[in-house]
Amino acid sequence: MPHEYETNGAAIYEESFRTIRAEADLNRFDVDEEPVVVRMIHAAGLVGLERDVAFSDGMATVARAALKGGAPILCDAFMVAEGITRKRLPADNAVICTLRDAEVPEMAARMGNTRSAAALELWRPHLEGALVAIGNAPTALFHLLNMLEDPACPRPAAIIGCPVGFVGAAESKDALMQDLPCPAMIVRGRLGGSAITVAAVNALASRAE
Ligand SMILES: C/C1=C2N=C(/C=C3N=C(/C(C)=C4\N[C@@](C)([C@@H]5N=C1[C@](C)(CCC(=O)O)[C@H]5CC(=O)O)[C@@](C)(CC(=O)O)[C@@H]4CCC(=O)O)[C@@](C)(CC(=O)O)[C@@H]\3CCC(=O)O)C(C)(C)[C@@H]/2CCC(=O)O
Repeated sequence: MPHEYETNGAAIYEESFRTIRAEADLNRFDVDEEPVVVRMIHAAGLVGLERDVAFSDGMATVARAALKGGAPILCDAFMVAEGITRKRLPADNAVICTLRDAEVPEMAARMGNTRSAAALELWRPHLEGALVAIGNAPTALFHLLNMLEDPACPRPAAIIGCPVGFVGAAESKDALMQDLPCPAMIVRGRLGGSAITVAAVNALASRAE
């Protein structure tokens, strides 16, 4: 007997979002934040994630406005950059990941840091008013915070800080919310990752669902 299953993509999404809204506790999020958290839960398959999501005041509103105004999206990993649905972007926004630029391995060796962190040095010309999406590398988030300690460093409009893992992830996100060099959003602790981060970007780029 062939297996029977839902084959309509729109129906699958609708049922998923209905399930999430029925099961997750989303009351503390405002209208700009709630669809972002729903999509992050959807990407992770994890109701309960909402407990660890923190937005600084107005972050989602600022990030949406930046995207509408044409802000580039700066990504730490290609997994993040590739996941962004181009047709959702409101202003044909540039999506930039410098991780594989030819000079990055040599820069990393010189800096004594990871390639993920070194690649951010190449963001400087694009950083002013950008939406930053860090979904993989804790060292990238730490390095960005160190860059932004210099008042002469251009300021992004907003930062999605969701690096994942066991070494530096929780600490880099706590440091982001403490420094708060611009509006920011995180998932506290070890949780994070490219899929969750992409989901946040895609939700910020779209109308409410
Ligand atoms: C220590 C690193 C961690 N990577 C994690 C998880 C995942 N990384 C994947 C892949 C394919 C990539 N990770 C790199 C970014 C690579 N990962 C690292 C680094 C060694 C250091 C980063 C850091 O600690 O901040 C980093 C290399 C570097 O020098 O910067 C990647 C560039 C490695 C490579 O392929 O060259 C690559 C990124 C590819 C891209 O551009 O998209 C995984 C898919 C794991 C795998 O391949 O098995 C996975 C994806 C997770 C996600 O959702 O994004 C951690 C867990 C973040 C870990 C850091 C913390 C820890 O606890 O270990």
